[in-house]
Amino acid sequence: MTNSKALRLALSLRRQSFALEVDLELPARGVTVLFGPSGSGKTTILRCVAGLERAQGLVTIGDTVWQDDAHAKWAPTWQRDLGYVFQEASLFEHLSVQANLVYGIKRTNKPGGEAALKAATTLLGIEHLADRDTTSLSGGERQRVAIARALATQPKILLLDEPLASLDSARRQEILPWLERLHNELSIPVLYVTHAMEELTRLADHVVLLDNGRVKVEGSVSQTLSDSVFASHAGSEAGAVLAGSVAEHDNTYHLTCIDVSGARLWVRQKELAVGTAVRVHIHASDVSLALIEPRDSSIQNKICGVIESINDDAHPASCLVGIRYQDQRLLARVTRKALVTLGLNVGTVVWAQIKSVALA
Ligand SMILES: Nc1ncnc2c1ncn2[C@@H]1O[C@H](COP(=O)(O)OP(=O)(O)OP(=O)(O)O)[C@@H](O)[C@H]1O
Repeated sequence: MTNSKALRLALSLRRQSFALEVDLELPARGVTVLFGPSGSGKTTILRCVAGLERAQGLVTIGDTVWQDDAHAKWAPTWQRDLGYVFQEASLFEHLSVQANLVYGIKRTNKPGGEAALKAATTLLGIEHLADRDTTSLSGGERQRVAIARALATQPKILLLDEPLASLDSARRQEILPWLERLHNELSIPVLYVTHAMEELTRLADHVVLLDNGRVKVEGSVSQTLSDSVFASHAGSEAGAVLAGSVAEHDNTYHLTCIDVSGARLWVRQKELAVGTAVRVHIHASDVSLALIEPRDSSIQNKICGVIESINDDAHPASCLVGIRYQDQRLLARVTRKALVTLGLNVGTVVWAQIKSVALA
């Protein structure tokens, strides 16, 4: 097994009206988002990894084997070195934040506990909450404490099951920047279950789309989002995630320029240093296509590329057009009528005009 594919999950499980059948090799680090409709098996996968549920198959992280039915190997949950955070943070209400955090490291009794605790509290930005009573925390703060407590135990994997689902939109916005740090700064894999596209575009390095217990699409976030099967699942939220870096700021117009493989996209000004790596999220519905470079348009962001795919959309009036330029891929939702009128086909060179670009 290569180091970049260190998490192996081959799981087969039958319930009365549900069957899970997955065989995945996932990256050794970074955030893998398990995405898919309700009942598709996301939580079941986490529970199988944690040993809370018994599927048939294999669960290994690097050289550590937690389950291998071919060799009659099964580690119970308490022997699995993992952090698990649920939708509702389960903190000890009678203990302070600090006591909750210390409880986690005492239980594992590993060397380096103090340093791991410090690193986890810094990563989640909760140093100032140490003396607080857990009952006085906001929902977002509780989740940050719960994640820090899990990380302080130095687990081999972090499992997050819809950690933001019980928070309102304002609290979600507050916690997302902290979670974004997980994908750069952790050296362990994170399995993250969510229904929310915003969490996927901001947090995922890798994506697994599940449907009815099976893997429909799997790959890096940019590959997955521009995949036609994923796009049809995402419906009105279909779009693409592109990797770029901050190129310059325009202080006169309060804009920031992002270089995306040579294309320059302007977004509302952000306080980010030139050179910072960022990702941009572009909804397919915000992209229109033209055969020649649009010059007299209020839409400033444009990219020239080649049509790589044309797929059906949920409604027969429109279709999803995949456009490749350099190593990046964009998705445009255009009407069938426009497709025919402009004579667009796979291989046609087009200008994509982008109405709105969001830093993901
Ligand atoms: N303890 C259980 N006993 C029987 N069936 C179960 C049990 N837990 C889950 N299921 C069923 O297994 C299937 C997969 O459930 P699971 O919770 O893994 O889905 P999910 O993708 O996480 O859904 P959601 O997004 O709604 O949380 C569903 O059909 C669910 O009803």
